[in-house]
Amino acid sequence: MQISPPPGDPAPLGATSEVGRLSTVVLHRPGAELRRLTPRNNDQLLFDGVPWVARAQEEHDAFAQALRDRGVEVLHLDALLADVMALPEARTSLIAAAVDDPRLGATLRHATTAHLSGLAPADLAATLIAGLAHDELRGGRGLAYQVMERGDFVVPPLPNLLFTRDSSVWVGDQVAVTSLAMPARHRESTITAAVYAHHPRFSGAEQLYGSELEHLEGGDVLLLAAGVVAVGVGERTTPGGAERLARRVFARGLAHTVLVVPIAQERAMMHLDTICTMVDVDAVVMYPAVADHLQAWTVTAGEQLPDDDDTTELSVTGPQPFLVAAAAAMGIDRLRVIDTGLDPVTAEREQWDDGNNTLALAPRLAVAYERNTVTNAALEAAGIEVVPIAGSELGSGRGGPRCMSCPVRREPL
Ligand SMILES: NC(=[NH2+])NCCC[C@H](N)C(=O)O
Repeated sequence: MQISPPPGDPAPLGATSEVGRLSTVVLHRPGAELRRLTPRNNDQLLFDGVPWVARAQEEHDAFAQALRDRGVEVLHLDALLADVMALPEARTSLIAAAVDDPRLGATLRHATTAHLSGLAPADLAATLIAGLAHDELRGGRGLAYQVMERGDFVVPPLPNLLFTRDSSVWVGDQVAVTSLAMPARHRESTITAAVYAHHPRFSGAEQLYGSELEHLEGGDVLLLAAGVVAVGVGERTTPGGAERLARRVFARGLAHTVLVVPIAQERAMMHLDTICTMVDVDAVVMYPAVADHLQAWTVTAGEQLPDDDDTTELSVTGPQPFLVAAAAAMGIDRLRVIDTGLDPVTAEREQWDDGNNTLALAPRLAVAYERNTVTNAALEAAGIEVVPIAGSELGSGRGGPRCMSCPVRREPL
């Protein structure tokens, strides 16, 4: 076991805010899966370029170290996965997910299953993440295998596993394994599901959602305050996903209000956390071009039928301006807004480079990409201490410090 449970009686897992002191986080250090990116496949694999992998790893190591320096325990997803790949049940389900692809056909599916089943736990974990190229499958057979291009993948790689925010999200003491919208990311949540179900670090954690349900991605989920959850709906999370999550958090007593926030269906704003993240109990950094138009539907619980998560009546009001709805739900006078950039062009550039995508380590202490100098200066001027990290290569997948982290334990405020 690479990652053992902490000794004694540790603080419970979970998070009720975006800004409570961060104590444990799951990251994924990018590896061989990033070396799979080429100019021919990068669009489909959701990267805007072909990263320099060694530099991306250096940047990621510095990110992890910056967190550790501030007392955060960093867990690595590949190590958690390698641990659970020693367990027959977890192996079987992830191998099945890896070959559940109509491109393969029965013969190649069999050969691939046999190959994966023969791998030692750490090798299987590595292969599930990096994928399996045509020429790496010795003993490949079948029509599909013969016709397949040499550069193609029998099992496609998962370069976006780097963005651990999206494949699971904790709401209170329960974890939602999400349902990722883009085909290139679908398999990621089979990995998080196996880790949460089988790893002793998470034993007893109740699962709130599932990869088979309506699309929902963690980057769209913001814990505005204890009991108040904002869910962006757009390119990734669907209104149906927000509805299902709302019913479940109400039924389980994890929240009293869910704000459903429509966002533009475009790459620059794929998740709510690309335009808005929290940096204090009552402050957000936000893209000014949308700050005033963003609307929210306020969803609260109506009658709940006993023993069923999915039948709670929902009461829906709105829409009204997001900032107004958020302050009302949070029980504060006003949500303070710090702008990305100063002028519209700088704002657009810094939004694109994840200037909005900060990771709070505590109230008024946030990790941000160093390149977004204007936004970071605005944060400092507003009393937010910025922990700057390099992200020239990491950012080529369009994700910042928040996207690259899944908080599993934050202290309550
Ligand atoms: N929470 C986030 N904003 N995640 C960013 C994910 C970026 C990734 N390349 C994708 O397109 O899915």
